[in-house]
Amino acid sequence: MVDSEVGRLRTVMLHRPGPELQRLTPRNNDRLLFDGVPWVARAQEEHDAFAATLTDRGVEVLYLTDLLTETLEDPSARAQVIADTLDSLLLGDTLRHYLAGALADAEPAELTELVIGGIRNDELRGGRGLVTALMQPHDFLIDPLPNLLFTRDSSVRLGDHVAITALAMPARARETQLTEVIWTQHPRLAGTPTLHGWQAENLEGGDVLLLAPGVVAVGVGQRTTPAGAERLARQLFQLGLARTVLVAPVDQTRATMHLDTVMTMVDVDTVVMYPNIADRLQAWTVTPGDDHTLDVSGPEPFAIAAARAMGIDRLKLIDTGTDPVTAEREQWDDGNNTLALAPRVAVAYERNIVTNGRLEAAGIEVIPIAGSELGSGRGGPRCMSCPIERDPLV
Ligand SMILES: NC(=[NH2+])NCCC[C@H](N)C(=O)O
Repeated sequence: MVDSEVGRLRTVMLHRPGPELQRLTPRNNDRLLFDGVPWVARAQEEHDAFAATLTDRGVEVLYLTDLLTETLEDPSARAQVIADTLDSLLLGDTLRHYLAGALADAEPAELTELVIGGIRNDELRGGRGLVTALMQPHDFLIDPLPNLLFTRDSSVRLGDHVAITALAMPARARETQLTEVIWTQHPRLAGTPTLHGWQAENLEGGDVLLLAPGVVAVGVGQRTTPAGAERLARQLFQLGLARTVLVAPVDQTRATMHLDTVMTMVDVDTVVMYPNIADRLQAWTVTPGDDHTLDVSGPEPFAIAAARAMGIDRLKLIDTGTDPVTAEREQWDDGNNTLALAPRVAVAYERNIVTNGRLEAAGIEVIPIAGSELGSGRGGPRCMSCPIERDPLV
């Protein structure tokens, strides 16, 4: 159960970057949404240190690959994952038929590695035909999933439910087929009621912010579409998981791909927000209308709409500096993308010295982590973690 962004974090799902990162080259990194070619061993060290920071604070860390491998012990889960993975229009029947057999023969751990790490044309041991002859040796038959690292995007816990999201970029679309099978078929997580789903309108977890129990903010921009936000709002109301949804348009740029690139929560009534947008972030307020309709009002300044919906006098914004250049550099390096372990305790990338200094001056305990390599995927502590259990705020 997760009803806020700040209740004491008990259990989290992480993904330790693996062979899929080794696939990045200067030729494919843009398409695969990385801003460079990371040093994989160092990225793993940084990630291990991040995980250790969490376990030292009493947080249980579950790894996505372990959960997936355990799920794939079950034949129906295996069949589903194989069918979803091979449902690409690039493969053709000859190759699809061969790969279906090869994947069916793989042990669960091997299958996990193949569906996450991908398969290149020159790695194939059979199934050769027109398609493989005409594709380049280095072309992927199954794309690797380097952005699985950002587990917040591919599923979001909302109360006792979980939203399986629908990722907008083709390079990430397959991720939620895997989170769906984990949340619905893993022995420990099965039975968690789900909403949304990967076939639905685009919605990414980085855009979903649980401002307070019953109040959910959704960013709409490069990733989450207006229609994705509308479907989520309707479902949250029907299931009694929210009474107000605030929809905030964010600039459609790489730097601000998700709401959590410009704002995260560090206390029950406090956010750290990118100063260059603090004055112009707007929100539409959505509440349930009669007969499954939605009442929509706005737009108005985000902080005002949020305070009203949350039932507080004022949403506190931590001022992270007035120098727009430093603010822009630190926003790019995920300075605003913090992960709260409890009210006023947040994990942040160590490199964002000014932002972290301001957080500390505002009474927030900052737990710094290294992210020189992890950061090349453009995601911080909040993007890299999918909270599974937090202590409730109410
Ligand atoms: N919640 C986030 N801000 N996630 C960051 C995702 C970064 C990833 N490379 C992408 O472009 O999709």
